[in-house]
Amino acid sequence: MPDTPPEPAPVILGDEPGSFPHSVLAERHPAILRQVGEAFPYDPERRAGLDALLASCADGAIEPLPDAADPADRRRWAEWGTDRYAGRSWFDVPWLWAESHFYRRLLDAVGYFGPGPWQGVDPFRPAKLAELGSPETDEELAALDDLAGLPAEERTRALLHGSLWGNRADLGFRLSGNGARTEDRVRALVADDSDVLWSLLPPSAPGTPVPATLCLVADNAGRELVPDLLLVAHLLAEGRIGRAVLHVKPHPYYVSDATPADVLDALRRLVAAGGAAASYGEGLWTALTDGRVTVRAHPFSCAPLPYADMPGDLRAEFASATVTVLKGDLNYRRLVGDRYWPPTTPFADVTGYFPGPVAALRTLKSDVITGLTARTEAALEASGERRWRTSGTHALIQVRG
Ligand SMILES: O=P(O)(O)OC[C@H]1O[C@](O)(CO)[C@@H](O)[C@@H]1O
Repeated sequence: MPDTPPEPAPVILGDEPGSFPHSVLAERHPAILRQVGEAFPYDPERRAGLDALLASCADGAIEPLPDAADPADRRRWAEWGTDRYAGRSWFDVPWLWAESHFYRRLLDAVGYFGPGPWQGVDPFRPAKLAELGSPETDEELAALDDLAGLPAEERTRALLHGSLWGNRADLGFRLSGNGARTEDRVRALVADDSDVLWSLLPPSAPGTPVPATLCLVADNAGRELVPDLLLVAHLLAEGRIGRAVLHVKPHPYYVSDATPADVLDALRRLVAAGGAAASYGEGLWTALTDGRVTVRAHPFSCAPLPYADMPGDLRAEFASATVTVLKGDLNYRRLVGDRYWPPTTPFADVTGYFPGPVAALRTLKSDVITGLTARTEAALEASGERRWRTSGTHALIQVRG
């Protein structure tokens, strides 16, 4: 019988050598800094900033934001924890906090917050654009033409799975024809509450008003954001939603997280693609111009904190949605709390604080997991696949209605 422990589970730190969180801080962050250093011809001042952050990652301590930072941002970060964590090692504070702070410091290092010539230059943009322009994206968009002949429900399901697996930069549109790939994916779902999701968003009869509003909290740009946009366009066209609010990050974050500029790049990519992709893109373009779709970039979207700590205005927004769908691993960590939960901890319990119906679409890329049945947990543990929690080969659709 699944049960929620009386005390919250331990918060994940990055202090254990050999653990996944430790490797992210000790290996992935330095690799990201090197990659960013090669992305643009940064001047000596920016290079010195990147080098200093690289040294700090190895054995430095957390610092408050620099004096030159925007005062509102300094205040925000002080409230979010720099006051508490300054002087501590990156490895000894909550992992979620350390990662998030790393991206904020990286943007300082490259002059993103200016003033100066590097102000507003997304250090990850070259990689994002390369992915958007890749032959894989072409293929995935062309595959949309095959969806047109499917019954509406199958199309809806295919687009939901496209958005879900897009979290692995791996769209899943070819649902009907290519049975093997699809079956693998369905088997790889460790939880599937999609029926509950669809019960919250039934299709409306043509010509009738559609009251439902979807909040979609996006994750990555490029090959994840494209299928997210397709899903929104489809739900609007099917009369399952009348409005959508797309939440993205106010600035570059976790390498490929989507910002407002990335939404425009993805939309232009759709419109230019021709075929069914262009029809979806044009539908979305119209919905943006007439206000049925809006884009939000709330500062809390880049906060180093769980959603349980969200501010009142964001809480009110989510409360007014018919359902809020959170994409990806990081949003999942923030939704349920970045903790070592027993895997059978009910999803409804850990999301009970959320101000309305909430859904998570996520491929598994970190140790956090809730809402499994004891049977599923046992099967995963017995599978011999040691990295089922972190390898992105498994996925979930969890919903609290
Ligand atoms: O793009 P996603 O699905 O949010 O995944 C980002 C993920 O990156 C990591 O932080 C590692 O850097 C994951 O553990 C994390 O949650």
